[in-house]
Amino acid sequence: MTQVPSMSFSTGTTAGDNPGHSSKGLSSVLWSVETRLRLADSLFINSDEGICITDLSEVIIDVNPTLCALTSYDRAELIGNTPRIFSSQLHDKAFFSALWHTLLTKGQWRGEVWNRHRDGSLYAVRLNISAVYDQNQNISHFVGILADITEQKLLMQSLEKNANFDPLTGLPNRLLFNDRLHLALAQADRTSTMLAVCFLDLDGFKAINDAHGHQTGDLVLQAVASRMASNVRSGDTIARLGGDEFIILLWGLQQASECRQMLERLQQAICQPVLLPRLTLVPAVSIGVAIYPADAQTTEQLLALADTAMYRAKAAGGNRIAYYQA
Ligand SMILES: Nc1nc2c(ncn2[C@@H]2O[C@H](COP(=O)(O)OP(=O)(O)OP(=O)(O)O)[C@@H](O)[C@H]2O)c(=O)[nH]1
Repeated sequence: MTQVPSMSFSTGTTAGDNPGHSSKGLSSVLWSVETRLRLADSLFINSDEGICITDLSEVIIDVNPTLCALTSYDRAELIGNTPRIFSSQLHDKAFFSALWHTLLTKGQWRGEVWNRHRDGSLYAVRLNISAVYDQNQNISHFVGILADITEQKLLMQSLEKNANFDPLTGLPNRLLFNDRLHLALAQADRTSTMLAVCFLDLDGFKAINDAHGHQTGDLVLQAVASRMASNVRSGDTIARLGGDEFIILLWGLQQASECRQMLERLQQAICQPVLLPRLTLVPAVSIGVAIYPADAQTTEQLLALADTAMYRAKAAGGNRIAYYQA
């Protein structure tokens, strides 16, 4: 497009040579075609958005300077290549099949795509691809317009993470846990399986803070969180509710007794000594368990019953597992 010759629509004749047109009329037609080409050229060169033009077989025939800056490739490298050079491999076949289906049937596709720079780093673009048609209404070219939205995407991701995850341990927070619990109940109904909601509260944690400081308390919380994460199955959810309170959701149980072994192993793992610089601390944890659907029918009831069971474990001396009993 940068090579669009601004006078290419001129016939080589002068306005006065053509008896069919008044001199003023033809020159205004030529002027308007020329002006439009100049404007298009200026838009292409100066656009804040990257522009990539390919032929029908997706071979790149031109790109604007913004596209080169955005993708980190030179114009000469891109011409003759295909947009696959930008691929991040993060989108699957189904994504591209849907893209092509829309583009070929509707003549346009808009969406967000993660691409990769030459150095392998990722960037996100809002991409608008349009098909260009020839006089016979056959597609002759595709024009892709790319706007860099990496900063917005990263900001959104960080906001989502802050809204759903506990910053100290990296575990899901109460909000995300509640979402997962609702999903888990529906899944349990569909698959006729059970699930266990397990409330965990460290014993004597305040004393750790008081004796060794808040920072040491934080290290213990992080160690406990990491032990929990490595001692449940990959699909199970662990969340930190706040302070020294955690909750675990064990899905897909065929029998209520299935979670006993898992929880005993988990409790043993949590209660291993935490080795800190010049200090070793041994955590203790009380765990209360409620089973769906045997003990309760709603998420609120399940959480309340698991909490009740946990207080029973504390009342019985702590560092133990209590199952809700009606
Ligand atoms: N280090 C640290 N401490 C926290 C954090 N959030 C809350 N706490 C402290 O955690 C403690 C929790 O209180 P409790 O549950 O009563 O402590 P506890 O000694 O374990 O009490 P029991 O559960 O009855 O054994 C309080 O002292 C809070 O100030 C945190 O993010 N980091």
